[in-house]
Amino acid sequence: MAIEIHKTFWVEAAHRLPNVPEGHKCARLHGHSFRIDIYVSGEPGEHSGWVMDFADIKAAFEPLYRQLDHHYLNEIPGLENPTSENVALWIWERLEPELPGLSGVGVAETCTAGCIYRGPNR
Ligand SMILES: Nc1nc2c(c(=O)[nH]1)N=C([C@H](O)[C@H](O)COP(=O)(O)OP(=O)(O)OP(=O)(O)O)CN2
Ligand SMILES: [Zn+2]
Repeated sequence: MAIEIHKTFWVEAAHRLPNVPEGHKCARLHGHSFRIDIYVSGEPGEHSGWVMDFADIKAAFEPLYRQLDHHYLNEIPGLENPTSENVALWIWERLEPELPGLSGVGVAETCTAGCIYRGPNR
């Protein structure tokens, strides 16, 4: 019986979208409190009762958090076009080798807009 757990992080960052149509508001420099949700799926341990300690998710995400938080995302290699979708992909590709059971990366720019990436096989 697999259960999916998640841990939420808040990243304060600036970006602009270089490939939007002329006149699009997102071409201008602006910032968000990005909500990042990291999902891990697995069987709860018989003794522990948990899939994974939430602290282990935090530890795995920490190096990426440090690269993103209070940064201008467009300056980060691989994030020259920092849409929510590209931020989710960027996080997945770097986190997946470090976090067994990674099952999703959610990125929300606002309370009403975001995405979730479930990996290349889904
Ligand atoms: N598919 C995507 N669409 C948009 C992205 C994106 O990353 N992926 N990003 C943006 C902008 O960065 C923008 O800051 C957020 O968009 P939007 O939800 O339109 O912004 P508002 O909060 O102003 O939305 P309202 O609901 O109209 O107030 C744009 N699109
Ligand atoms: Zn934006």
